Amino acid sequence: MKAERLSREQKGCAVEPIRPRYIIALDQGTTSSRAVLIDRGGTPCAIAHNEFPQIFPQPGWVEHNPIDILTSQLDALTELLDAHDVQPAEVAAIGITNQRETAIVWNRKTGEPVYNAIVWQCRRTTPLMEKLGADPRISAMIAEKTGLVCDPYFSASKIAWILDNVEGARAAAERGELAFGTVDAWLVWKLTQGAVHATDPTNASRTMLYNIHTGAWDDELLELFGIPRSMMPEVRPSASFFGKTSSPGVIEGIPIMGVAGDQQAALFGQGCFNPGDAKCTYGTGCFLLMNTGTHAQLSRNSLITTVAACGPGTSGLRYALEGSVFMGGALVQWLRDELEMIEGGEEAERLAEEAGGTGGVYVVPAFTGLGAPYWDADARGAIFGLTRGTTRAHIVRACLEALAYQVLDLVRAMESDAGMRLDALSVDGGASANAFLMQFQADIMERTLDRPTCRETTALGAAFLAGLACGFWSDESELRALRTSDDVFHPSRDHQWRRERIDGWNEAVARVRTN
Ligand SMILES: Nc1ncnc2c1ncn2[C@@H]1O[C@H](COP(=O)(O)OP(=O)(O)O)[C@@H](O)[C@H]1O
Ligand SMILES: O=P(O)(O)OC[C@H](O)CO
Repeated sequence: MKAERLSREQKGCAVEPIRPRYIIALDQGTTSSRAVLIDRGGTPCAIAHNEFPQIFPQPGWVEHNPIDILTSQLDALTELLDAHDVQPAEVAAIGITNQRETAIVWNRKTGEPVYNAIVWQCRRTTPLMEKLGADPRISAMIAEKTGLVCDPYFSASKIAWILDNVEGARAAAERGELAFGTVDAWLVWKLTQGAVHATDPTNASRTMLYNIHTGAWDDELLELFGIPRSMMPEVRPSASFFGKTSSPGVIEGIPIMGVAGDQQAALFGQGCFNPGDAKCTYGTGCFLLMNTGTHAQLSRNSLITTVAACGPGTSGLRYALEGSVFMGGALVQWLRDELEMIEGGEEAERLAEEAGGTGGVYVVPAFTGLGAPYWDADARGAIFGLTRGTTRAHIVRACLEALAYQVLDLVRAMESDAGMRLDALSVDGGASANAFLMQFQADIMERTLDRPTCRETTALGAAFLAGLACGFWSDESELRALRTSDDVFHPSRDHQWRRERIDGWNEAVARVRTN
């Protein structure tokens, strides 16, 4: 027995270096920060997560405190390592993935943010973006260079707002004292103690300041928004070395080898490596992305062209078409927290099944305007078709159906742009757990949905990028083999069933639109 307790060294054996067993993914989302431990089999062995406060200073405004973002993320990392007794030598690398577009401006010397993070959902810069959008020359130039539409969703107008509204910010920026970053760059900066100011092309492509064809910050766009070039981070490939952790109180010396915006990370984590592969994430919002390979396909249907993540050593950029729905799972949270109609998603699923239908009710969740393909920032939400017989269950079901109708609109726009039919759609995100929603989605779209066993696809994508960059995994075919399906939802309704429901939805959307 005693001998068993001797170390290999004591027994006279050569000491073998500990072989790294894990990649850690830091998944900094809109409502929570997660740290996920992922093994060679692509299995998330352990997860720690922390929610952090949402700040709503005025109707339509959304902010986060950048220090809350940081501490919730670092605490999750520490909790993960402590709870599972992971040694630094067992971790090959860290991959970071993040809520995108959210803009943070900080002082380079002190590392202090000059203002709260202005979150992607925030609509405060609607007037500026409407003004730019009304000029056809400017909106065409923006679309051509960035693949984006004139909307307050993207970072540029948020940075401009900070420079124009925080006392002394513009002068400090012009003196080169301020740095801008999306959340990935903020975390990299903090994790490396201010040694590295860098982002990746997937995040850069969400700022409206990055030319997605040349792969560089664009002077004409920087000038249009009045943003000094000195504020901008260096852009490094998504699967490459970003720096080593050296932040006090955090595991030291781990290389950060992967960075990608959360939706592009999920596309990668779903194994959508080839043109035509598509996924939809049902989180706070819903995000549909289709890989278009080396082709930066511009949309005729108001979708976005975005940079997709790719493995190390890929020459040139890879692209995706994207459509986003602002109110996805957030609609279920609204039912729970504001209307107090349900306890949570599971009850929503049960009620929707029990209701058997919506009794003619449609919910259009344009709480912060309508995203793709409508881009109507002024539209507001509505419930139609109420009668004396309408029940709580009808309204709950209509909310879940609204998620599916919004994704249907995106799929149609995407298929029209791509000139092809999506045979199957990979799904993930919190609300993909809802079997009613998934089946209704398959029925209304008449497409098969494939839900993977590992639903932490965002974290998995960041881990895959970091793992490929450091040689933990060898190539994409090895990663593809790690994916297994948990459930497949096949369409089971006829044309008439779909037509009636889609007509009702189209009519309801038409009634809230202002553009
Ligand atoms: N069973 C369910 N049915 C419907 N919605 C759900 C269910 N479970 C979770 N959700 C929704 O999923 C969202 C959380 O998903 P998640 O992928 O963690 O989001 P995010 O990364 O945007 O924070 C919440 O908005 C929640 O309301
Ligand atoms: O934090 P999520 O998962 O809701 O994703 C937010 C998106 O990146 C916004 O574009």
